[in-house]
Amino acid sequence: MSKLLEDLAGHYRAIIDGLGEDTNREGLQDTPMRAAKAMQFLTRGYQQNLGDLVNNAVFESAMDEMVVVQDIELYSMCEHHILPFIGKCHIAYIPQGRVLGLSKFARIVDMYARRLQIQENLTRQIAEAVESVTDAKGVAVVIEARHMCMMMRGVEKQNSIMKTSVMLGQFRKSQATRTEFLQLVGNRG
Ligand SMILES: Nc1nc2c(ncn2[C@@H]2O[C@H](COP(=O)(O)OP(=O)(O)OP(=O)(O)O)[C@@H](O)[C@H]2O)c(=O)[nH]1
Ligand SMILES: [Zn+2]
Repeated sequence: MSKLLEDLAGHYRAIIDGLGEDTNREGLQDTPMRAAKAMQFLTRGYQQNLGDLVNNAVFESAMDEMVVVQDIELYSMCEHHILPFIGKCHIAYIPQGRVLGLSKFARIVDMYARRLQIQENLTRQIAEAVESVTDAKGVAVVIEARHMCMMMRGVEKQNSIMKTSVMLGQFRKSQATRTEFLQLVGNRG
């Protein structure tokens, strides 16, 4: 068992104790370690880096039209309350000589989502990562998510969705390109 995990479990034990619960009762005995492992999983993006993740899965291609990968599931944790926000991410890019392996878009989303985040920064980090590994003419990222900190507590709004977008290169310069992308990801049944 790693020192990090032991420490984290100790902190969870203190939290459970602080809630007035009995950490020795049967149902809670293994909870500090379980919770520590779960939290380590939910923030495993800190252990990853872009180079290893892409693993050279960038291929030469003459493709120079918009490529869209949409509805990538996203699970992240808000940095204000350490509560989940959950939604979908849509990514588009316009290659210029190099395309990225399809699975790598989802891996990039996960690497940044599995950290403590705010949605705006997450959106930008994904866009800049795709731009840096593909050297694309343009990159667009949209995230639509529901925040548990707004649903389970605080203002307790169950239906509000936060939408963020970051447009780089051609998507920023050209209204037509932006519109084409937004129509593609917006018009879904
Ligand atoms: N912009 C942005 N805000 C977020 C995100 N996640 C959570 N928040 C907001 O961060 C803010 C923190 O505000 P505070 O007033 O310091 O915290 P609070 O008292 O817990 O706020 P309430 O949620 O209004 O009860 C809240 O308005 C949250 O809704 C995010 O991804 N992006
Ligand atoms: Zn929050």
